Amino acid sequence: MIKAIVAGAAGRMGGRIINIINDTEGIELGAAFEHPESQDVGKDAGVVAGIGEIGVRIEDSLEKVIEKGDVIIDFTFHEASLNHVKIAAHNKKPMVLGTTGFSKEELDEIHGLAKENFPLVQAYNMSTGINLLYKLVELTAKVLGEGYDIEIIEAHHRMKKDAPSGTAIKLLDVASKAMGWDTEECARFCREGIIGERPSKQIGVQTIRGGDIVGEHTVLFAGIGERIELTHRASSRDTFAKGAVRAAMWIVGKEPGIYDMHDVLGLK
Ligand SMILES: NC(=O)C1=CN([C@@H]2O[C@H](COP(=O)(O)OP(=O)(O)OC[C@H]3O[C@@H](n4cnc5c(N)ncnc54)[C@H](OP(=O)(O)O)[C@@H]3O)[C@@H](O)[C@H]2O)C=CC1
Ligand SMILES: O=C(O)C1=N[C@H](C(=O)O)C[C@H](O)C1
Repeated sequence: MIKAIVAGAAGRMGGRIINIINDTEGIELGAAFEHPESQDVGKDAGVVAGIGEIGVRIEDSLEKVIEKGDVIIDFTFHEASLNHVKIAAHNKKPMVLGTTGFSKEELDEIHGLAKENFPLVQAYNMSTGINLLYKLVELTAKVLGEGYDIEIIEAHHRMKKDAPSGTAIKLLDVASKAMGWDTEECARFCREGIIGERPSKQIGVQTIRGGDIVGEHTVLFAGIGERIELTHRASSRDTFAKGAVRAAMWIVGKEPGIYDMHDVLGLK
């Protein structure tokens, strides 16, 4: 039986992950934690997640619970996750990291630590559908080529802290690489004023925030006389939580290094 440690246990994703662990054979909740100021510290993790008492108390740090699990699942905040990665590296503990909003420096540090010390599944989107979308975007960009303008549109709930979404950044990476373009040079994150004609070697990334939108991503290929729109809509966080739990069961026992959902889903 694999025991999971859930970071951010009282968060939107933390709660759904605890629900999915509870419904999945072969994995159980070993521990759960929040930050020390959280009003949920000391409460039963199952009660907070809406499944009733499970006898696992929400603790106030990863250090306190690191020995209680075989794998850490972290969907929190970039600064917190970086700290959790350092603890995982020190303890050689496998980790599934879903947090978004990292700076380039933070990402470099995370990847450096994982390469040497522990196996890490890192993915900005753990749904099966989005990981298929990456493949479809790569194929579409390669087939259509430069005559089609590429725009990425992402929409999320009003509580989301980072923009653009991690998934939009990954879609930009996939599309730019498929076109053979430098990702940073071709990215255009917002437009305003007299912007002039659109250059063809450009990928626009547009952000929408509102209400309770779970997560929507469209990659638009606009040509002359036709356009193709590839859209993924998540209507439940369980699609991400199921991916995270699957990744947690997969990563235990792997060699140190960086893995993604294509590894987990066997899409490589
Ligand atoms: N990869 C994927 O498939 C997905 C990724 N995400 C990403 O996951 C992250 C979390 O999203 P979401 O669940 O909606 O956000 P929430 O804010 O609902 O949850 C994050 C939780 O982590 C807690 N937290 C903050 N700091 C710490 C810390 N130091 N130690 C322990 N817990 C901490 C927060 O507490 P408090 O609220 O008190 O600050 C909160 O309860 C985001 O970066 C989001 O983009 C989301 C969905 C899918
Ligand atoms: O914050 C969210 O909610 C989500 N974040 C991820 C991202 O930034 O790509 C994935 C998903 O769309 C939900």
